Amino acid sequence: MTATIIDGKAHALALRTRVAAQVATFRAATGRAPGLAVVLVGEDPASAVYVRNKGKATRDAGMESFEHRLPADTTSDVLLALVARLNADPAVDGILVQLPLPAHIDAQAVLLAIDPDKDVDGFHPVNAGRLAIGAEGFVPCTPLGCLMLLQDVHPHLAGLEAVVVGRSNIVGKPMAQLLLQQSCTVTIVHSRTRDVFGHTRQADIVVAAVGIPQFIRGDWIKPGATVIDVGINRTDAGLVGDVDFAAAAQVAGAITPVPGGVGPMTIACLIRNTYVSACRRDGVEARL
Ligand SMILES: NC(=O)C1=CN([C@@H]2O[C@H](COP(=O)(O)OP(=O)(O)OC[C@H]3O[C@@H](n4cnc5c(N)ncnc54)[C@H](OP(=O)(O)O)[C@@H]3O)[C@@H](O)[C@H]2O)C=CC1
Ligand SMILES: Nc1nc(=O)c2c([nH]1)NC[C@@H]1CN(c3ccc(C(=O)N[C@@H](CCC(=O)O)C(=O)O)cc3)C=[N+]21
Repeated sequence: MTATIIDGKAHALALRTRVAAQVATFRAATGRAPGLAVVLVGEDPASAVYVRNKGKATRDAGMESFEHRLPADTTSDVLLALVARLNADPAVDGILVQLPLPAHIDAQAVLLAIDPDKDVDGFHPVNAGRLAIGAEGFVPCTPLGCLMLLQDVHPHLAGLEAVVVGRSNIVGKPMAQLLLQQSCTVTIVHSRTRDVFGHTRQADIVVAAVGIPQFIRGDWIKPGATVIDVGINRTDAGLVGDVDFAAAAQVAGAITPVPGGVGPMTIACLIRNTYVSACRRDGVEARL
């Protein structure tokens, strides 16, 4: 069997185009553009590329991008003061503080300082809690993008066996919450799991968010299963995912590539969340 390749780039472009059309309507109705503030501390080259791409995607959607670049030795107090200013700025609908932050800054304290109703990353504990109880909030962009790709393959997710590999607060845990909300039977495996492939081999859906290049082998996948590869690993061989793509594509029913899979969806979902935030803040209905 050869898997269908899930074209994340095309899905992301379609979502961004839909959002851009709705942003035009929003601007006509309210007389203002939705705004996203992105904060980058330090000069990590990969982070700088992401921030640039986010800014471009924001402007392409007809929204305003406010970019704040701070030196690597910025203190927590200075960063918290900037967050407070962005919380109070009516032109800002979404705030994203690019992670990772330098080690001398308490990242949790910074995430906690962001107004949950501007937290388009969905990283604030209030939004994690809202997701856990099924209340309206912001869902982290990467798992939300993964869910959208999955729903395209499986219009009915209910009852499917899903295994999420990884339990981080920004990918694995919210991914598991979303799949549970869709009535999948969800298993989370992690570095202390005794038999990772014993679990993945049973799964209709495998979401890999491990951070180890090509960790998931072809024979860990059940024939016909759907594989979502969240991994972004820079190696000598270039950008690779957490799945051995060539081998898994021989077994899976559908699989996301890296690059061109989940990554572009993350940015599209950030644009979506920012539009939704602007609608909520102005009391107009979000249409997507
Ligand atoms: N495409 C995108 O938009 C994004 C991609 N990423 C990428 O996704 C990947 C995961 O990111 P993130 O969740 O932040 O990473 P973390 O490092 O925070 O989490 C990795 C998880 O994998 C688990 N793990 C590590 N080793 C093993 C093992 N041998 N067997 C089973 N589980 C293991 C860890 O377990 P434990 O908890 O026990 O340590 C942990 O839960 C990375 O490659 C990252 O670059 C991340 C964000 C966005
Ligand atoms: N506050 C915060 N929010 C984030 O959402 C966040 C973050 N910090 N820190 C870093 C991670 C990582 N992340 C990616 C976004 C897009 C691609 C992406 O577009 N990837 C392209 C390839 C890009 C390339 O070539 O590097 C692709 O997979 O096709 C990847 C990874 C968001 N993150």
